[in-house]
Amino acid sequence: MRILTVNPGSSSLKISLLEPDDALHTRIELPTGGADRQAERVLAQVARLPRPDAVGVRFVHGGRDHTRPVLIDEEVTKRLYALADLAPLHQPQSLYALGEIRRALPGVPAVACFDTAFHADLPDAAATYALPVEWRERFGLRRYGFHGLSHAYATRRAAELLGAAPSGLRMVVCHLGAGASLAAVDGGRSVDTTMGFTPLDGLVMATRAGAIDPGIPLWLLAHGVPAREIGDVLEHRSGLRALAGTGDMRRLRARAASGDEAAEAALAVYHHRLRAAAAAMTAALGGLDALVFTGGVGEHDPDLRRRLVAGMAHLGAEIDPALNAAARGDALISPAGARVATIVVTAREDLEIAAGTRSALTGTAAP
Ligand SMILES: Nc1ncnc2c1ncn2[C@@H]1O[C@H](COP(=O)(O)OP(=O)(O)O)[C@@H](O)[C@H]1O
Ligand SMILES: CC(=O)OP(=O)(O)O
Ligand SMILES: [Mg+2]
Repeated sequence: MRILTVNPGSSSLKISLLEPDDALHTRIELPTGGADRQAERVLAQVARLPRPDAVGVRFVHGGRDHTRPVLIDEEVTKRLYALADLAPLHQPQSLYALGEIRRALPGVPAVACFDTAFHADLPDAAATYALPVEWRERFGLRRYGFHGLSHAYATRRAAELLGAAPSGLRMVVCHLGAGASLAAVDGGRSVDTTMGFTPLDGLVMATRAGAIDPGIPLWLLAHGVPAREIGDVLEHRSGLRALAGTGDMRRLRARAASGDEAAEAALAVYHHRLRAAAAAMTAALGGLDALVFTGGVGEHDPDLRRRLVAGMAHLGAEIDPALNAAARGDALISPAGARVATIVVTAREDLEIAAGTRSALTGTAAP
């Protein structure tokens, strides 16, 4: 089956057309953020590409109902709308893209593939919030975890590069893009992750603060800051953007290199949290065989990789500076014989979406 994949991220819209053998026919990437007109034009363009047999759309949140890819019918669409406010940077964009694609490609079946699916079997101890059971049941409060399409692909690909089966490996997968999360993956299964009920939790991100004391929004509410403003700040005006004026890691790097102190300080905060979270993931695994970097920042920022690996030296992580600097595409960057293998994997959520789409339509299990 030829599959069109649609991946709306918080800073980009990525579209791929994949041939039946997964060869990439076309790839379109568009920065997002108030550029709906442009998104509309790009999405309309897909009508001029060779007609796909199916469309796969990334939805970050599947809620309680969806833990595997699902053919989108009216019923499913309703449920996806109901989940929109759980991921305001993503879910509305996915629904918008779905609508435009349906208009451009009438009659082509569409499948929703979920970030949350990879984490659906988190152990109870990792998934459970210590909150009243009435709340947990009524509102579905639990750790869902996100970036699962990327974590799943990176897990498989890293094992492949190591010539090992995922079943024998304890990995920490670092998906570092505009949004960022870590997954502790034991034998191919997610056993802990830094994002929670929503994609606001965990690491410092481009425009999100990551984990903060839940007392902060409560205190702000009590002091007259409207809920809407709190939400807007936490989604759009926090993270690296709040600390240094830009959420774009490339720009931040350039500023830090030219001596900008706010940029340096922002990177220090980012790294502090990243290192602590990586250690927490390792603790959940009881040890570490492989550290995997993926996502726009993870793939392209050798200094960030060097700093995190240095922070994990006590666990046996080591980096080969030449391999790290030269890494393009998928690469092993630890020295031969290192106790922990460190690997860079190009994020291919499109391949994961295509596999999920085919499996939903043919009733076979996804890889
Ligand atoms: N060479 C680079 N060095 C550092 N960061 C980079 C580089 N290239 C891209 N990035 C960063 O990757 C991020 C985008 O990652 P991506 O995974 O595409 O995001 P998303 O899918 O969340 O929209 C941006 O912050 C961008 O600055
Ligand atoms: C879940 C999430 O934050 O995704 P992205 O990194 O694509 O914005
Ligand atoms: Mg992304």
